[in-house]
Amino acid sequence: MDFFNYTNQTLHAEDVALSEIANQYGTPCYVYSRATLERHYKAYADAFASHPTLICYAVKACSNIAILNVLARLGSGFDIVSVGELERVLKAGGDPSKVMFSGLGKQAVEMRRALEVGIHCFNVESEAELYRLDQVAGEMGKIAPVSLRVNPDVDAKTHPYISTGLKENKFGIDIQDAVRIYKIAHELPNLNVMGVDCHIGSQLTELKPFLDTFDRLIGLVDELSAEGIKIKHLDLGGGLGVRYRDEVPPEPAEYAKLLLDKVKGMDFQLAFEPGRSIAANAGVLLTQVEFLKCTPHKNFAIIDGAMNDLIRPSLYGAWMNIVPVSLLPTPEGKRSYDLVGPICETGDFLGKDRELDIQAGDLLVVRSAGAYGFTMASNYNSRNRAAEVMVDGDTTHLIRARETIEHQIAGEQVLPD
Ligand SMILES: Cc1ncc(COP(=O)(O)O)c(C=O)c1O
Ligand SMILES: N[C@@H](CCCC[NH3+])C(=O)O
Repeated sequence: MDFFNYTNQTLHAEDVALSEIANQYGTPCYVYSRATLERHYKAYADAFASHPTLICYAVKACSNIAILNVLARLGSGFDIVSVGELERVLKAGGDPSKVMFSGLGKQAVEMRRALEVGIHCFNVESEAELYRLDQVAGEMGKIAPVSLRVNPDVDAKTHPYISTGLKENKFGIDIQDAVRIYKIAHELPNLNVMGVDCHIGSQLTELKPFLDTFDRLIGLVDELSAEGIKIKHLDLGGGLGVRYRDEVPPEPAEYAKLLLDKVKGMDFQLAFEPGRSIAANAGVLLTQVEFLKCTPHKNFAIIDGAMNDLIRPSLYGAWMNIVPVSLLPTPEGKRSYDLVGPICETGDFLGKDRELDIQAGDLLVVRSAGAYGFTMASNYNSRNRAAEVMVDGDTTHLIRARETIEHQIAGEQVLPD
């Protein structure tokens, strides 16, 4: 079931026409569907209901506090990679005892705050980080719960920029070296070894790499057990892909079916850190055509959304589906367009060679933009970041006001005379 549908030739988010949202809040604008977010979270929670499982939504995918709050109300935990994301989770009413702290460069100040609020676990990515965490915890008179993020050397078969589980990647601890480092963690006085963690990459469209990873990690869990180190949870990270074009990624239920078969009789908790599979298809970027520029070589639709709003096409060459809000024919007729933003970069495009029947002033929607959309937005060319709107049935909520130039320059200062 999709909550973005055409009714009366006009694309709606749940029960609200996107044209109404553009009128009320302007463009470019991110629009999220609450029902979709909830459905995606529940797909995980229901699929793994028969085994103790902690679903920690990866905040980096879409970190607006309204999004986090919707998920927190369903009981979601959160995977964070910075103290900024932690503060967002707390502000959104998230439960710190369900927070996993990932990331390979945690600062002492970030560790301190996470210990202060009592997070579930630190996913530690190097030996040096273990020593820092032990020291910070010791200074605070606390015991830090830790997992090691293990790099299992499994090919996630995804874009090289978002593949993270190969031994040449910067992430995690080489599985060959893991037992040695676990023993150190076990000996350090201010650490409590809780689990094994991994995250092999993003936008995976097959289950096999996850299952291979699980098998390797179970081998490690057994080795650790022989050393007297008992694991309480096994965190398989995020990474389940979504459909942008014609991919057929597995559903959480298929993932669960295969994994739950494997964990039968095992007494540790499972954990996951899904980002994209919860947020991507719950959001769209709404943008308006400023001008059409048709030349003998190429037709351009110059739109008010740009690479600073949504960088995935420019950064990864990602293909994102772009559709008109209105299906009514225009005097221009159907043509092939490159959809380009106003930024001074040739790489500033959201789509290329798209057959569309559009005219200046029309609204377009970039589908599947809820994950790694707004969170990767910037102020390049001093553009204000877009507004964010959440639709809930027939109601809209402005969950982040469009930035203003005052927001942008707050904190800047000219030199004194
Ligand atoms: C450590 C970690 N966990 C979870 C995620 C979320 O991944 P995804 O959005 O592919 O589910 C990421 C991003 O790839 C990550 O780096
Ligand atoms: N930002 C990436 C995914 C990286 C995931 C972060 N670990 C994307 O848009 O596809």
